[in-house]
Amino acid sequence: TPNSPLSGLWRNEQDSLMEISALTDDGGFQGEYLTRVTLAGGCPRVSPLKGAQQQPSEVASPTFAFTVRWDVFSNATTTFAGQCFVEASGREVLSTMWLLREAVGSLEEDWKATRVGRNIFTRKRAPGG
Ligand SMILES: O=C1C=CC(=NNc2ccccc2C(=O)O)C=C1
Repeated sequence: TPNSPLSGLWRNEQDSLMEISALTDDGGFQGEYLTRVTLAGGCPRVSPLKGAQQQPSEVASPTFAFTVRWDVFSNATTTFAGQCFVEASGREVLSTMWLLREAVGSLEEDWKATRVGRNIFTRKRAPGG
């Protein structure tokens, strides 16, 4: 929808796919994440995501954050925080950093449970789109 740069289908460098819904009035959104990454060697599955973004009607290049609850078997979640940029070419880019939290067996192992990284999403065009 024109009022929300995040709505639609996105792809990242790992070729995962993310479908974001239309925005609600308070900047909320939900969606589905089809990961190409599997920690436990499982098959790629769709995981739910929920997030919030600044209103594109109020700011250019809105910031956003969302959390993906991965498949229960990996007992992990990843939260992405980032900003939507439109390049001079018109290409839209979601530039994010993420925190991946995996379950560990005890508090003593908590120190190694969270990873951080950067991730870029670009809109996935339908063929000829
Ligand atoms: O079961 C699991 C657990 C973790 C996962 N992390 N994916 C990510 C973490 C950071 C950035 C991109 C991705 C991705 O899947 O594209 C995926 C499936």
